[in-house]
Amino acid sequence: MSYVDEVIELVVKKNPAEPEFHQAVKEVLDSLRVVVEANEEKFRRDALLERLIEPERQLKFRVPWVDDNGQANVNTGYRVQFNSAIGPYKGGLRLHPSVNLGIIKFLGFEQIFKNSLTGLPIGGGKGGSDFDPKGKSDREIMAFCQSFMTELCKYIGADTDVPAGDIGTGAREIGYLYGQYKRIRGLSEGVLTGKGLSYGGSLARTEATGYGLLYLTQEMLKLNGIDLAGKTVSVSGSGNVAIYATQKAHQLGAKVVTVSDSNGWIYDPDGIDVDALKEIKEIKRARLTEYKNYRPNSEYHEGKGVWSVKVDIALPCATQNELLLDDAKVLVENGCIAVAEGANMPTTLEATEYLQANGVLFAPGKAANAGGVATSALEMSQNSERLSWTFEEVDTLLRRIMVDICHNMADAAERYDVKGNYVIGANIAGFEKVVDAMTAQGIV
Ligand SMILES: NC(=O)C1=CN([C@@H]2O[C@H](COP(=O)(O)OP(=O)(O)OC[C@H]3O[C@@H](n4cnc5c(N)ncnc54)[C@H](O)[C@@H]3O)[C@@H](O)[C@H]2O)C=CC1
Ligand SMILES: O=C(O)CCC(=O)C(=O)O
Repeated sequence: MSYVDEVIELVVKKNPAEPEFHQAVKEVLDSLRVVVEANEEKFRRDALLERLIEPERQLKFRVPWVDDNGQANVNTGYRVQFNSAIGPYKGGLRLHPSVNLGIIKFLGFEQIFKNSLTGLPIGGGKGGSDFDPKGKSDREIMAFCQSFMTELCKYIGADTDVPAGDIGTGAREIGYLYGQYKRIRGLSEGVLTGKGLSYGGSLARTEATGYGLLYLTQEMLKLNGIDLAGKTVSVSGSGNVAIYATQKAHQLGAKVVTVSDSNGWIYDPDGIDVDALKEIKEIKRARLTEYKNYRPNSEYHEGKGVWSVKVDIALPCATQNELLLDDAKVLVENGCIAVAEGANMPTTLEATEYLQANGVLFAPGKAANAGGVATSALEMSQNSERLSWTFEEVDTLLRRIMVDICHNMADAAERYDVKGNYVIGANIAGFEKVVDAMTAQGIV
């Protein structure tokens, strides 16, 4: 059996009941076969892949909090500090009822290679809780965040582990988490990113993941002689990534005609109204059913369906495994030319393979959505030098980073004779730097 297959088998055996983690490891290791085979003896002796798939540390803790009725509740908190070869652990905190250890591990594993691809000195980590922020009052959110940070603050710091937002964790949650960290540890430092602008946040971090997704998509199309302007786009999700992806797509001359949430989806033939979307989602924290009040010409549909709309480009920006094989078939049938992942692992392995086999340009999340974490690293730099950069300075750097990522993944694919396969290219480009750093630092 090959070394890669042995390690894939080991992951399943050692981590039963963690299907998302198995999926992420399989996708990465499968695509690294050619690199691993070329270095098999050394990698085996150093147990390189075994060390790569084993988190350096994983924390699981109780998060008790009291709701507005005086009832005590208990959630589970997680932080997986996966790999610090390149720099301090870096990655978001997900608050969603579906969160479990396997999901946090898949996200943390992906984060290692994504962070490597940014070219910035950040290692991989991820955390979160099965707490559901939906329908909670501000006071309940604060109570949860303070309790979560009371435990987490023992293990993080500006030079060790720097969490940020993810699904369910936005500016409000980061504020409460930061306040509690400072209260307990007495440190005003860049221990979290995605902070408010009044206390050390970076301009353009809010927009960064969505904007970065479009910068990379535009460059990928350009490499293939295609112009983004004039294209029709479907976006899934309606949170942070989806909103700013839609905004940037419009600024670059494309037209986004769909968004969705966990209950349903919108089709707006005139193009999604970003101001309306922001008001519904960021201010009112309401459901997408409200959108029709702003845009009478739009349609609201219950359930899933964004991938059934005929578009040139699809941008999944909601959650993992939301674009399945059947969706891929419909996209291909409708003439879709590109898919770029704003979310983490939104496309299943079979769907990815089908899209690629049918000539659809495919940018994997670890490259396409790396603009968020890259800008977080820029926030860390600003915090360290106690300065704030302008929006234009940060946005210019973000754009350059995304263009570089695009070229690096394309070049790596070409070097290994799989031109145009950006999944393999991104994994190899991310992996090479991690291997180099791990090897230089000995067996640790
Ligand atoms: N916020 C960031 O900077 C980054 C986020 N990501 C990824 O992007 C994706 C979206 O994250 P955000 O926009 O930050 O979160 P968010 O909480 O702002 O929005 C999440 C969106 O996805 C939808 N959603 C969540 N779970 C769902 C489910 N089970 N079924 C259908 N829809 C669901 C929600 O309705 C919402 O529209 C996630 O995969 C996240 O890991 C990736 C890189 C950075
Ligand atoms: O900005 C960060 O550190 C978090 C970004 C993140 O969680 C992600 O890239 O999935």
